[in-house]
Amino acid sequence: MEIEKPTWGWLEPFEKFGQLGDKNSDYKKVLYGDSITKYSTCTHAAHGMIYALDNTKVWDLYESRAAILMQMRFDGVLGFPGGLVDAGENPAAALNREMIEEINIDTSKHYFDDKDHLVSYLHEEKNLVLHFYTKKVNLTEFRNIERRNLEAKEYGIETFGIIRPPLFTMGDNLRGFPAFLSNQFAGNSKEELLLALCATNIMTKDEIDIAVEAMKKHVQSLQ
Ligand SMILES: O=c1[nH]cnc2c1ncn2[C@@H]1O[C@H](COP(=O)(O)OP(=O)(O)O)[C@@H](O)[C@H]1O
Repeated sequence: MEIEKPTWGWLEPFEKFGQLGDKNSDYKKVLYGDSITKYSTCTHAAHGMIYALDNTKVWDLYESRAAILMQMRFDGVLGFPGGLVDAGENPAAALNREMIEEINIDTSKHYFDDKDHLVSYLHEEKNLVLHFYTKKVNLTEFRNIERRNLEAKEYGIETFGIIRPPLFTMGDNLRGFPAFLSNQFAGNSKEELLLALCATNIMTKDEIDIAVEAMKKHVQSLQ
């Protein structure tokens, strides 16, 4: 049976790369240099993770470790701020432009450059290259970045709110980080989050693997 298309809020004509259902294996890590030269005919996008280390003790139970900035996107899935790179534009410059539009970042204080690049991925079928950056700020700066977000040009249009992923895991081995990971994520932003948590030493590989297993078990139990 053909699904009836809604007449209001139906954005299909504007969609290009955002469809869900990508598998991890669809994304191949590529070197940044290669991604610019070899894949110059692909569409490029750049996204960034702003984070602050935080050793505050929560409820006298655990150390917070970090505050991480992600967003609820307009399409109802989670991701990092960022977006498509314009023709001839440097990916980091595109990321700064999108950071201003989406979360109203003050680039005179915080901006991404080539040194902040962590990883790039190629989605061959979609002809899409995704560049990912991380930026460390202190906790006061992080809170200021969060406060400014409501005044962003794209707030309520592309960005439906910024969020902090919970990093702890509760007694049922699900609520907290594993439950967060069982949400829908844009592109390969879930993999980017896990890679960045490990690269910044916020979580160990073992801790991440345990949370991912718990998430997978939960997702399977829903099917
Ligand atoms: O946080 C992310 N990390 C990795 N890939 C992402 C993320 N957010 C979106 N994407 C992918 O990049 C594509 C373009 O990104 P986005 O939708 O942010 O660009 P736009 O705002 O310029 O349209 C998306 O369709 C999706 O495939």
